[in-house]
Amino acid sequence: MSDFLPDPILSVRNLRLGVGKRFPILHGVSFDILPGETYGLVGESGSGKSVTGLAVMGLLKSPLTVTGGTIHFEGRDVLGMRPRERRKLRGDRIAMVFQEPMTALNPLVTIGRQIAEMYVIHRGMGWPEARAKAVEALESVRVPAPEERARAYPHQLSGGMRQRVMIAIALACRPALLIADEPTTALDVTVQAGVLELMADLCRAEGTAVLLVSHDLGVIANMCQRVGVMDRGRLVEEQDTRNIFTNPLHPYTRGLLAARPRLGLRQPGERGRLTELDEVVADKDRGREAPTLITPRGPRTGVMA
Ligand SMILES: Nc1ncnc2c1ncn2[C@@H]1O[C@H](COP(=O)(O)OP(=O)(O)OP(=O)(O)O)[C@@H](O)[C@H]1O
Repeated sequence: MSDFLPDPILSVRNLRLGVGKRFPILHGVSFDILPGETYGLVGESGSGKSVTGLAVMGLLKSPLTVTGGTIHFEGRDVLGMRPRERRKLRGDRIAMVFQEPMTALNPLVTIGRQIAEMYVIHRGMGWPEARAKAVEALESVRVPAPEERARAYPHQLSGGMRQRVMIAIALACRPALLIADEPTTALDVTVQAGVLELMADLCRAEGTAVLLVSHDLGVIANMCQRVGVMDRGRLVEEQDTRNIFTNPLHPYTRGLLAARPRLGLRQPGERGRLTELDEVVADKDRGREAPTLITPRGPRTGVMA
């Protein structure tokens, strides 16, 4: 990294995942996230965004495993850690918000208790103090009537409120890195912006870095300083977010931008339809053969310097 930049908080190098070596899924992905930075991973469904986040979190599901590469978090080799150490890191220094809060929340436990658990497990607080902190945490994610809501079960809240609860749980221990995997995709469009804005405000206030996984370029544009574009298990381009819209370098990125639904472009009476990605980016241009990352300084093959 340059002398003028702080050390990255997360450094992923040549990460390979697969079902054994014979069925590769990630083909050597490398990127850094700086402290306090929001970094977006964007790409089509199945390109490998979620599994990248899960690998950092140590939550890959069998039969998928890491087959090569390294992940360093705050300078420590995460893949070399013992399971106990890794669990300690999770929820404390690295936290995650998933797409569908109902799958992450326990339906049988009140939300106040689920938040309080974080303070008990990671901060060693007693339950009365942890419960009071849980109400404060609900207040911080702008859940109305937090005392009352703390006694509610997940199914008694709306989707937007549940995602706010997930954000409260994730940020309870003031992690240095939040991994947010399509955090608003399952929500009504009307509440998506509010939840994203809340997440961004809280992370900015605490200096929390964010790895934001999204297929939505609009979300990435609003939230991220830098973006990595993934295609079929490879990071094919990395740029400052503002440049990716004005000067996309990789044909796949140009295809993603061209395939975006845009309002108001169709003339009255014109039949028109949305462009599909495969129509605008040829197979040979998708970097299937060459694992080349394009950056504003030119292409780099294999491990990033
Ligand atoms: N546990 C698993 N075992 C085997 N293959 C898996 C497993 N989890 C994910 N995959 C495969 O890994 C590839 C990447 O999946 P991933 O979920 O990361 O894609 P994505 O870019 O996040 O897309 P989406 O937005 O649809 O989730 C896909 O081909 C998927 O089928």
